[in-house]
Amino acid sequence: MSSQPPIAFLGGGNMASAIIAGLHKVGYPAAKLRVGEPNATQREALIRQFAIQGHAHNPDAVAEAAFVVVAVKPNLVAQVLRDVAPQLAPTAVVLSIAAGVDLTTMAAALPAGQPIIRAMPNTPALVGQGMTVLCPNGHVDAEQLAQAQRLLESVGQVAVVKQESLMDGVTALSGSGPAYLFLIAEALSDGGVACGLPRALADQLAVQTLLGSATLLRESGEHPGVLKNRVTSPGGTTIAGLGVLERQGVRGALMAAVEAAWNRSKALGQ
Ligand SMILES: NC(=O)C1=CN([C@@H]2O[C@H](COP(=O)(O)OP(=O)(O)OC[C@H]3O[C@@H](n4cnc5c(N)ncnc54)[C@H](OP(=O)(O)O)[C@@H]3O)[C@@H](O)[C@H]2O)C=CC1
Ligand SMILES: O=C(O)[C@@H]1CCC=N1
Repeated sequence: MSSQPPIAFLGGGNMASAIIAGLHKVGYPAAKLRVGEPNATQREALIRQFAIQGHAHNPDAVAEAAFVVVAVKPNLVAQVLRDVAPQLAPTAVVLSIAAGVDLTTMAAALPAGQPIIRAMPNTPALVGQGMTVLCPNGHVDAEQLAQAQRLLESVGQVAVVKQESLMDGVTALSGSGPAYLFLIAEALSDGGVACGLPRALADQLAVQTLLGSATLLRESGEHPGVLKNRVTSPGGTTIAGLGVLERQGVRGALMAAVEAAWNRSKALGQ
């Protein structure tokens, strides 16, 4: 990364820890990372693991930050922003990862003209395979947006959207998506165990099959249906399994899961 702006994380839970770990892995200087986290156990764990600075009070964490990553639960965002507002530099970019909390709500808690980005990352950032979508407000300049992109590209892929209403769908698909896929991995492994495979082997087969299939899908650029057809021999094993998945409505269930998460994201913003 060409420039390494100081970043303050407000909230050091699951998602913030995944991004901090991802940044740590790519050599982001610890001296440029701070966290505001009232939970002493969580704060001390981050300080110990990544040698970053930790603060019990959020205002102490943001003083010199160029980026302030807001990673608390959605219902706490407005209060946390009001608490840190007096300490924020006018050019500091507030980048919130909270599901459902919109740019207007955040702007109301901050000084007029503050650059704000609503972002939605996901936990594979921990291993450099995250997917983050950014939606900036009108006060984020081109260089600040490019800097935010570079920052999050160091832990995965980044897309930018201008239409904020898309962020609820993003949250439902890529934000929550890892949980759907972990559930599928767990279920595939259970299926293998039901067929008599030892658990460790079943786990290995499930993970590598998901990873290999995702890699093939991305690298081939082919439609998933085409790749599915290549696995499916006439009268063979795969069509027997696919028939069950279709009869049980797995395709519809996955679509309904994304729609339920979409509705929940919209509700969290109200
Ligand atoms: N987990 C995920 O995969 C993703 C989460 N997000 C978003 O990230 C945000 C955090 O989620 P997640 O990491 O899962 O949640 P966590 O509960 O793991 O993390 C939130 C952390 O914030 C701490 N906290 C509570 N109050 C404050 C405060 N006033 N100031 C600073 N920190 C505080 C919590 O401490 P304590 O536990 O003591 O309350 C906790 O450690 C949410 O808004 C969520 O929508 C977005 C994308 C993906
Ligand atoms: O479950 C949630 O609300 C958060 C947002 C996306 C992933 N986790």
